[in-house]
Amino acid sequence: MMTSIQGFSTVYENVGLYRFYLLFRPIVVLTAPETAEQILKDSSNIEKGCFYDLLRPWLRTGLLTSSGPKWRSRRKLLTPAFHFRILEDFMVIFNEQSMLMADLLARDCGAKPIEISKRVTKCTLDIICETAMGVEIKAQENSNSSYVRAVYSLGASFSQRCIRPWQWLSSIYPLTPEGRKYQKDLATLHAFTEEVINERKKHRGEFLVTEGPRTADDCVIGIKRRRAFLDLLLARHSENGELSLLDIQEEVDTFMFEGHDTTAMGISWCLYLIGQDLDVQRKIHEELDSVFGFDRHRFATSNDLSRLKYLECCLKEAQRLFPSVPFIARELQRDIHIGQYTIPRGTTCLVNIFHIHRNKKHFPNPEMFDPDRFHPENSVARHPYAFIPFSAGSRNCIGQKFAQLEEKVILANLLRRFEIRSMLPRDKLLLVGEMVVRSHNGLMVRIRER
Ligand code: HEM
Repeated sequence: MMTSIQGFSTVYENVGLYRFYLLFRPIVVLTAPETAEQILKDSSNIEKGCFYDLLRPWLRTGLLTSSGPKWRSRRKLLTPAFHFRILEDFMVIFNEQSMLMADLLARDCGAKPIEISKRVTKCTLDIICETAMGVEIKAQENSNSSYVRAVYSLGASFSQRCIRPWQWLSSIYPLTPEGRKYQKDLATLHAFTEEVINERKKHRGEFLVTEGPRTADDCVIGIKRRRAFLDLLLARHSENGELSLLDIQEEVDTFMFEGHDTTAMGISWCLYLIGQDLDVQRKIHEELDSVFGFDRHRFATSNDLSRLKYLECCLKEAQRLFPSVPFIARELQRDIHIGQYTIPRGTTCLVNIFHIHRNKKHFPNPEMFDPDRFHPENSVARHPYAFIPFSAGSRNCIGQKFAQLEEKVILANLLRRFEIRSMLPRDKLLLVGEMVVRSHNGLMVRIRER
């Protein structure tokens, strides 16, 4: 499906949109920054398309899948949880987990090639569990936990289901072997998050009684243990009952879903591309050495990160070529006019981020990995919707800053310590557009300590 959509997007590139039917449902694909802008900037178009219904059993109506007034009030309520001051506290977790990944890589690398995206995914899963729920699941050291297996398996089932319309009927799917497995994984996953929430709530209560800060924020900030997103949500729950425990669970599940595969693939693609271009890699090493000297183990600070300008360009260029989320969908709430076309209310529009990022007008020689495109002086005149890895408009990614910090810390901590060589050339990659863009034949790299 990914290949066909990309193929037609190239054919209709100049028009900026085209229509196809999925069963009897018309889908309009937007293939250019100018046409995507018309949909994304319109704040009345915040309803998600039919594909997101498949996520409802898992995420219920958390921020990603909710709509209308519920989405608006949740977005307002959750936005402060991503404030810079709060994200800053997560730096220590980003550092600890990426240093652990580096130690494990140093142990295993030798002459043997490594599939890098699996390693990175375990690291980002550890990070999201600790930051979202305050739980250490140690996926990097023990990927046999039933929770980790359920997360992987649900992700795979969802991707399969998206491209198999015959599995869409929610009354029939649970009766199929795939559907039964899906239900079992779902039960494991929900039981885990529910237990974590109850435990965390219990301890938070004990803390209030014994140590006594009285406002919700004081409580969260004053505690000795590390606070997680969950603590902020529980504070809302006990302060004024704005969020029920079930509301909290759907948001925690949403962060878990949105917040680890996306960052893992962002980092993995960046490492893959850097491993292909030794000139770029040399420049990154020079920049890292100028910031950290020869210290390979000191934790990266926000100040360090702000000095890693070239690394940031590389990360953006990798997100351009391999955006973690290749498509997003909107179901139109009113007719939209784009040039000579009217797209009627009720139509599902797919914004093809993968193709938009390859627009020749905005990115000449689009297949080339060229981080210099993102130097500020080369970016000023670019169309604001030409580069949209985190989507754009009012329904953009709430976790964007979290993701950018996490990705930069992990890349800085790995590349300070290692040289990396990618084994597969670009034309041998078998791309698949699942929930995120992956390489079906993996991202094999060789790693050597510097
Ligand atoms: C490189 C990493 C990431 C990328 C590329 C990414 C991309 C996106 C995109 C494209 C959307 C829009 C989805 C849509 O309209 O259907 C989105 C939404 C969202 N993302 Fe991210 N994301 C990333 C990381 C994260 C992280 C780390 C979190 C949480 C910790 C997160 C939480 C969310 C949530 C909750 C939404 C729904 C927002 C709403 O509808 O108001 N994302 N993300």
